[in-house]
Parts: sequence; C-alpha cells; structure tokens
Amino acid sequence: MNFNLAIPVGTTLDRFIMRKQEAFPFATGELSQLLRDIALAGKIVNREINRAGLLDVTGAYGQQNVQGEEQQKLDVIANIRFIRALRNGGEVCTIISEEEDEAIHTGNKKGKYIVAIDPLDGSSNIDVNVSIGTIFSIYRRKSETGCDGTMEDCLQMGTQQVAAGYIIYGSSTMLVYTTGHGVNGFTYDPSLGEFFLSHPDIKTPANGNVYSCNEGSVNSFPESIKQYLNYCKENNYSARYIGSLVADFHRNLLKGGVYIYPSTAKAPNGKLRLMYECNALAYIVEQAGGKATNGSRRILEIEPTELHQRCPLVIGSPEMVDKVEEFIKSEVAAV
Ligand SMILES: O=P(O)(O)OC[C@H]1O[C@](O)(COP(=O)(O)O)[C@@H](O)[C@@H]1O
Ligand SMILES: [Mg+2]
Ligand SMILES: [Mg+2]
Repeated sequence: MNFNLAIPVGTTLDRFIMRKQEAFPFATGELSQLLRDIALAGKIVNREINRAGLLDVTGAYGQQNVQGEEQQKLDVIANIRFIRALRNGGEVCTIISEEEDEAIHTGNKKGKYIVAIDPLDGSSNIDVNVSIGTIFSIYRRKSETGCDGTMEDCLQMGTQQVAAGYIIYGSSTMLVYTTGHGVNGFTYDPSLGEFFLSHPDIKTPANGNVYSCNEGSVNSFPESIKQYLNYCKENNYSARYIGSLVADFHRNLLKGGVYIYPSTAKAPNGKLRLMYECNALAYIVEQAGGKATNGSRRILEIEPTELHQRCPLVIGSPEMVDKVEEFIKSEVAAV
C-alpha cells in the first residue's frame, strides 16, 4: 500500500482525504467523513472567533467547567459547534470534551469512533486576539456497535489513536493532522471556504534553540526543570511562550523547540489534560520525528484512568526532549 502518495501543495482537504483513503482498499470512508465533519465545525468556529469582538461572545460565560476553570463564552460556543457536527455526522458514538464533566453519548449507536476534544485551547488568550486552537484525538471503539461507547472505549492509551490533529486560529487558520502516516498541514482560505494543503509531510527539526514554558511559575518547578532553564539561558536559547498550547506547539513543530508544562507544587500532575491535549499532540509530534514525555514516560504509553486526568508535558524536538529528560533523570538519581 503506498501511504506516501505525492499529493501536490494546493490540493483541497477533501481531495487529499479521498486520495489517502484510496491507499486503504478496505477503508469504508467513515474516518474520512469524520475528518471532514471536524474541518466543517472548525470553519464555523473560525468565523465566530474572527468576529468575536463584533458580537457579544467575548468574556466569561459565568460558569466553571469540571476543571474548576471559568468557561469563556467562546469555549462554550466551540463546544456546542463541535458536538453538534460530530453528532450530525453519525460516525461518532461518544465524545470526551474538556467542557463536559461526563462523556457525551451522541445517540449514534452505530458510530465506530470516540472523539476526545479540547474545543478551544488557549482560553486565556481568547479576548486579546492571540492565536488559539482546537485539539482532537480519534479512537476506534472496542465495544460492539449498537450501544453507547463504554468507559473502556473512552479510556484508551494514546498509542490506540487512529487520528489526531489541531486547528490553529491565528494570523491564518490551519488544520494539522495525522492518521499515522505522516503529518500534513492545510491552510484555510475564507474567501473560498476551503482548506488547502500548504505544509505536506511536516518533519520537526531534531534540535532547536527555543524553549516554551511559563517561567512565572518557576519557583514551584522541580529542581531539574529549573536547571534545564538555566542550561537554556547559558546557551542563549530564546524564550517563547504564547500561553496557548496549540500555538506554542505549532511554532516549535515547524521551527524546532521544546514546550514544557511540568508538575508544580500547586499542580503535581501539571495542568494539561492527557485525553484531549497531550495524547493528540504527542501522536503528531512523533509522526513528525519529535518526542513527547511526562518527563520520564512516553505520553502515548500512559494508561488513562480518568477522562480529565492531567499529566506533565515535555514535547518537541527529540534532542531537546532528551536533554530535559537527562536533567530529570539526574535529579531522580541524586535523590
Ligand atoms: O497560564 P498557564 O498556567 O501558563 O497555562 C497556559 C496553558 O493552559 C492552556 O490554556 C490550557 O488549555 P485550555 O485553554 O484549553 O484550558 C494551554 O493552552 C496553555 O498552554
Ligand atoms: Mg487546552
Ligand atoms: Mg480548552
């Protein structure tokens, strides 16, 4: 099977999905349709974000989500839009969303797929016109069709993902995803309402000189991470931190770099969520030649036990992730 079809830049997302599906003689088209459903919801959310300042959709929604975080209006709007698109698409039986306490059963009992989604990532940047995103992971259900997805279907290890991706709503809007055969990026042309292949077969640089973490919390970081940050400064690395995981990840994916959200005194398991933030980006970065760990363990091999569990994240260029792990190992060895 020739997975590495040479598909030219400028190809529409639709045609790209179709061409890739042709490489799988037994493909039924359901995953392809699911990717299209996500792209469609992304276009709608992109429109809402672009004109957020004109409509009364900025600011807090007045409710907290299961993480105890103040929901922003656009968090809620994006959540509604993606759930509606996934429900109407018919391919998904159950959804895990950052904005929903429990798993959402769509009623599509014949649906073969589970989707874990962060409808809007970078919520603290929504109202200030800084890049934000959407992150998604797709799993095939293990249980028989004909009923709702089970917790066992929902709590699958990252290695079980059949696809993962993100949409970045930035100076341009892009969809970047993998189905396990490389990573491709598509740029949205709002004048045509289409995503076009702009970044084929993305490979992340093996090394870089950009580090991304919220140094404002450095006093509560583990000693090893403090030492790694000193190492970065001694080597004149550049600090870049947007505060939107998708945007920091995307920059480092293309240019090289490492993003670190460690465990802290306040958050022993870090802040980021395994099921709809870490697993998806870990799958993408590995497909692009990078690495993702919780400091000592490959993210994709972490056994999930809860829908909203958190885990520390070190992700990016492989040699930089190795370096961070080296510092962590030496701290562990010193204890
Ligand atoms: O403000 P902090 O502690 O640096 O956290 C920023 C991180 O939190 C997040 O905003 C969490 O994601 P959500 O916005 O989806 O809750 C990441 O995008 C970002 O990298
Ligand atoms: Mg997020
Ligand atoms: Mg979010």
